[in-house]
Amino acid sequence: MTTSSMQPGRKIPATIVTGFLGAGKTTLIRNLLRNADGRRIALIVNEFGDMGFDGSLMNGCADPDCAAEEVVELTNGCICCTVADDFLPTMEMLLSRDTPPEHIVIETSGLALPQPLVRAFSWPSVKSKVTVDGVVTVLDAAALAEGRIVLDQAALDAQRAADDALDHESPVEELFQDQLRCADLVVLNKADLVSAEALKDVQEKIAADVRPAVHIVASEKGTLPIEVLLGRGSAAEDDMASRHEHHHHHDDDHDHDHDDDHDHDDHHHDHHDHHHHDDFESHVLEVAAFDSLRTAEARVLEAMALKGVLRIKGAVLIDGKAAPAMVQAVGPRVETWFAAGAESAGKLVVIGLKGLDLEAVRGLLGGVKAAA
Ligand SMILES: Nc1nc2c(ncn2[C@@H]2O[C@H](COP(=O)(O)OP(=O)(O)OP(=O)(O)O)[C@@H](O)[C@H]2O)c(=O)[nH]1
Repeated sequence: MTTSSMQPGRKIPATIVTGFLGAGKTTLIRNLLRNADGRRIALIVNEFGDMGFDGSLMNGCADPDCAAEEVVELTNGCICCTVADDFLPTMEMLLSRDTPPEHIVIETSGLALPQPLVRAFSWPSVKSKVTVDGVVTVLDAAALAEGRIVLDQAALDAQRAADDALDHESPVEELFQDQLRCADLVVLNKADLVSAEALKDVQEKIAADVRPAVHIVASEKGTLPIEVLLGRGSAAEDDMASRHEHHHHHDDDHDHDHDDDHDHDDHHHDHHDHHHHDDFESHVLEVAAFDSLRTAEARVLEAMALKGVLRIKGAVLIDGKAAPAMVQAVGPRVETWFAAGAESAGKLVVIGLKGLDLEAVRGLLGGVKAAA
């Protein structure tokens, strides 16, 4: 049926897919779209401070089974910081269509907080027409099993005990917990990379951080039945109190009031200001051709090992090869494959903690920083 979304009084469900850098959000969404079974799904994609790589991967995949009616990329910055400028107009545009989508899927940047985005669904122009169907938080089970995203709890406790200031978690840890706390469904992805015991272990640790009755499901490559991902009917926008997030305050902002005072960051319009994401930085490097795929992989792996580097992705040129090689690096894993027709070959996006050693990254990847 394609008319369900137009029944009077029925709101269009929107699923928010969140999760840390490289957890597998894009992979999960591609799988979902392939199994959409004729549903008209609109996809809104947001990336952190780069050139919208995932959007171009989505569009460029030319997958005949891809069911996305429409892919909209938000490019003004992080979705949770540009709600008013970018996200709401996009939603209004989608909703004003003669045939509005039946379902909306929103992929947030790996560094976005879901809470400000969910709150945006309470804005009058959106609230009457759309409801949050569910917040799906995708986790990298392999990274978690290695203790890469949740800092070692003992180290954290020691650090906290050593100082009475409360604000001691790393930005990565805080984001991670906020993404978990907001979840209606947690997907423990990359299950293929960990043993059953390790998976169970991670699952038990995560269970302490999610709200009651939130399901945690394992997946490989985000392959889950569409019925599991969509149709949860959580109406998260009406339930923000239980999804409370950390206060991401800055030195000049010690406002410890509750949610309602705290979310008006949306009204800062400085394009260079990543608000809660001041702790992270992202660079687009223009890189020269590598002599072989093997060299490219080795260099990227070395760059990933540099302090503060969290994610590298893009497309590079290889001597003697017509097709560019796609590069996807998360933690100690680098994936590469040749992809004819890939856009923006010769560029890598590097995302990491503020202060990462860009010179060292450039040294390894041979990159020249692309003009902004
Ligand atoms: N082994 C394995 N690799 C996976 C799985 N899911 C995703 N990957 C790989 O992990 C990398 C990151 O996947 P993406 O889907 O791009 O992750 P993302 O969360 O969209 O990444 P960002 O947009 O950078 O935050 C890619 O190289 C994927 O192929 C999985 O279940 N198993």
